[in-house]
Amino acid sequence: MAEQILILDFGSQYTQLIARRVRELNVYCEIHPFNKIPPITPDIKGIILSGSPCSVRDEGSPDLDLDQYRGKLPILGVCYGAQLMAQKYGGNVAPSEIREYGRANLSHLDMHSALFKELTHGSQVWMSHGDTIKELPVGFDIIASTPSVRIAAYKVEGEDTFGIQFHPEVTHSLEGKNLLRNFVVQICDCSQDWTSDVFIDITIDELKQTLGDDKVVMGLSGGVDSSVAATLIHRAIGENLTCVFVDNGLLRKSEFEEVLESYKGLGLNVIGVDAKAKFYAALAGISDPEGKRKAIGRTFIEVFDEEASKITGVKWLGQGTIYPDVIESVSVNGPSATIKSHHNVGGLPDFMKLKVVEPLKTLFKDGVREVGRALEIPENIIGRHPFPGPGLAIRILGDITPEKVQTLQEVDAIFIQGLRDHGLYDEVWQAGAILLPVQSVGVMGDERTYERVVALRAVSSVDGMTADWVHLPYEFLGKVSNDIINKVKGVNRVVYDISSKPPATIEWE
Ligand SMILES: Nc1ncnc2c1ncn2[C@@H]1O[C@H](COP(=O)(O)OP(=O)(O)OP(=O)(O)O)[C@@H](O)[C@H]1O
Ligand SMILES: O=c1[nH]c(=O)c2[nH+]cn([C@@H]3O[C@H](COP(=O)(O)O)[C@@H](O)[C@H]3O)c2[nH]1
Ligand SMILES: NC(=O)CC[C@H](N)C(=O)O
Ligand SMILES: [Mg+2]
Repeated sequence: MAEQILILDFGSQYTQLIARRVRELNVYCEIHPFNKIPPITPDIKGIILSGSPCSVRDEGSPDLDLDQYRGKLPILGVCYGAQLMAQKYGGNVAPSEIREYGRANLSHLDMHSALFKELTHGSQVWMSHGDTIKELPVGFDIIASTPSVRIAAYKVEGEDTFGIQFHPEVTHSLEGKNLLRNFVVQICDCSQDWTSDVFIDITIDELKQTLGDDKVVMGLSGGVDSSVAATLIHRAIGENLTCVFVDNGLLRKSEFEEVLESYKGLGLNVIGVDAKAKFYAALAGISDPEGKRKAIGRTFIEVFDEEASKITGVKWLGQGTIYPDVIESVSVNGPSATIKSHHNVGGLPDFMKLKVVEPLKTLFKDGVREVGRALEIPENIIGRHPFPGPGLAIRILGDITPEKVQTLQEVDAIFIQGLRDHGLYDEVWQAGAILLPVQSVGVMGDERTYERVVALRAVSSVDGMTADWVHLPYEFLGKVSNDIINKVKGVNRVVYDISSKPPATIEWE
């Protein structure tokens, strides 16, 4: 087991960020809900208590028995975590006069504290709280203040127990990463040796132990997550892994052939399944976005089940699930609201009696890409834009027909190739075209036209949770628009989507 930091989640919107920052320091960490804490094993080197939307003053607010950890392991309480410890041990937490949200500066800083090593006086931090610690318990000392918050940080005498009112995990806390490094490296004594190579070695060993001589099938999409997951499983069990790549008739132009070709060098055993007709039949006449997603999810499972049953002795289904998917489903306040039901092989029906193996379930997308590069998976797979499982079906607004799919494939191919030709592909996190259920009047060679409108979308993002539209050069947009209207029959107008997420989403359906 790798050394790790345990992050106990009280439901803050920033908890995932704490984990990202710790991982960026090459230290492994895991988030667990405050009410489902795993047993403390020797590899756990310290505990971070997260923030929370709750108030420690409220009846029934999140709480836990800290006596079992205090003095035995270093503890860092962030915001709610700090307030909780202060209140629990005899201090006083009260509503502050004003809700403090935004930047503040640490005016008084105890430079002898290991937590502040190499931080500067006046360091800018990010505050987000409505409660404030008025009084500390006996034996707790103030180690930092701001002009408006007297107890901005404290330490417990004789213990490596700390509380901070601000959020070091947010980039607006300019030296927040140094503070976390001080906690994790100086105070918890973690050795910062958690790298992609270590992850790969540990994961392959674990997969060998878990899977033994069992057979695994897995859905491969050409995307980053499933490609990296398949490569890890393949390194562990070789020929006992069979990958299934489904042509659902909703892929990009020539994608089926190109993806199958690109996997040839990887040594994976990949079966390509042409299920176009099945998917089109399932989608016929459905124009509601959720209805389309459900029909696609169902058909994927049917195709999968059919393929799995052709291979004798399959016990496991491999999946490319990554950490954000896992965290969402175990979050303190229950799974977050369903905005869109993402196509997922996850909720398997009973008739598919397979156990699930998910080697990437502790990584973020950027970590998955790093592991992929360390496994020497070619850059044309690792650097690919994400592409949704339901494919072009959620980019054709309204019902799906093969003819509409073909039109959109042509438009999308011109746009994506254009991005590549102009050196813009890698500048963009994700891009695609959307076929609108609208016709507009145009004029071509003196003739009136009445044809379809397409929208182009290109976004920047870190993890797809939030996104901004990309300011693509006008010359580029002009050229692509011309190419599309000239080359794709049935399209006479191109528009560019300039909405960010939130309030829009990346996909239109
Ligand atoms: N055409 C397909 N054939 C087989 N399995 C698929 C197909 N499309 C999606 N899947 C399965 O659904 C999972 C979820 O798709 P998703 O797009 O989220 O991940 P990905 O394709 O692996 O990575 P990326 O997010 O980079 O596109 C995939 O990991 C894969 O197991
Ligand atoms: O595998 C997937 N199955 C889906 O059903 C699905 N819906 C959206 N996406 C992708 O998720 C990211 C965020 O998309 P939204 O902003 O539209 O929710 C973007 O990267 C989307 O392409 C999906 N991926
Ligand atoms: N960010 C937080 O953890 C906030 C804690 C608590 N809800 C407050 O408002 O003070
Ligand atoms: Mg994908």
